[in-house]
Amino acid sequence: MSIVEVQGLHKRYRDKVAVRDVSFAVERGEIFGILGPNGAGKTTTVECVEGLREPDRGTVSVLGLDPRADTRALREVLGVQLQESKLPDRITVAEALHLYASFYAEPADPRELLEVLGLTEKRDTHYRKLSGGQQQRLSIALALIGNPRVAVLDELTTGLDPAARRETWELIERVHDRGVTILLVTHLMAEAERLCDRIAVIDAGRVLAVDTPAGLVAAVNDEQRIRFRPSAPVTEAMFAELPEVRTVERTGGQIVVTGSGNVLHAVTAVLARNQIIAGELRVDQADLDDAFLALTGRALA
Ligand SMILES: Nc1ncnc2c1ncn2[C@@H]1O[C@H](COP(=O)(O)OP(=O)(O)OP(=O)(O)O)[C@@H](O)[C@H]1O
Repeated sequence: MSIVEVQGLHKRYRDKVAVRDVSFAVERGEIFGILGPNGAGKTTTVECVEGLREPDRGTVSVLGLDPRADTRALREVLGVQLQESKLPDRITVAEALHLYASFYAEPADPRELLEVLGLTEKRDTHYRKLSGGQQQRLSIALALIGNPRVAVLDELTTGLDPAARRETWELIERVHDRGVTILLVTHLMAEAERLCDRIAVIDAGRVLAVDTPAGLVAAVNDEQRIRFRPSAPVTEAMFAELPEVRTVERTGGQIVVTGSGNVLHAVTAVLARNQIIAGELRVDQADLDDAFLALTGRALA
């Protein structure tokens, strides 16, 4: 059984359709990403998973529970990190954790969570005195205090500087290593690529593809571009006959070869056989940005 199953989900706000026929399944132990631009319908989708919104059509199940009907049971298995969650200014880190722990039948040990999240030294600090990264870590701790089997993390690194963002990513990996299945909402390509086992690409309320990051890239473009400056003259014909090669171009002193599969190995083998050194060798491959562009017709800002 999948941990989270969303089938034919549809949600509109007045005359605005936010989510159109969205389906996906999150398997046990995955970090599953929902990737899309602002307004794509990501938050609406996970709010339906959390039972905070009622779908107009479609079904949602979390560990076999209906989020709208089984709210109590859902709270024990699903941890929610709300987008830009704000706490009272004067609550301390430890107080917030103990307060949230009191909502659950079998909460996690707050001390252990503080340790895992690197907040032990901040346990007596008021919420407003925490840095953005520390506040974010606390909100993750609060999502995990109920010992959930699944955690929903929505735009958790938005507004963080690059160092705090990387720290948060490491943290998510640590949480994941503890066996928590994670549903991660993001509009950041790098975040999805780094963390997610599989990604649902969503745009204008629709799921355009669900695959691993590598699978998404391979589906749109397997082409590689190799550039180098040969140490001795080469002819285009040397490469043109290789089955992996699609095009060979010469621009000034530089040779540019495009192709797929093991094209890099094929080209460097020819160069080695001719005792030519490839100076300034560079290989460009399609990445998730290219995949997103191909799927949606535009770049993710
Ligand atoms: N409560 C609401 N009332 C009316 N329209 C809404 C409401 N919430 C969201 N919308 C609209 O529905 C669409 C999807 O919004 P949603 O917040 O689900 O997208 P998102 O992908 O999470 O974007 P963001 O990252 O900006 O939160 C947007 O066009 C948004 O303006």
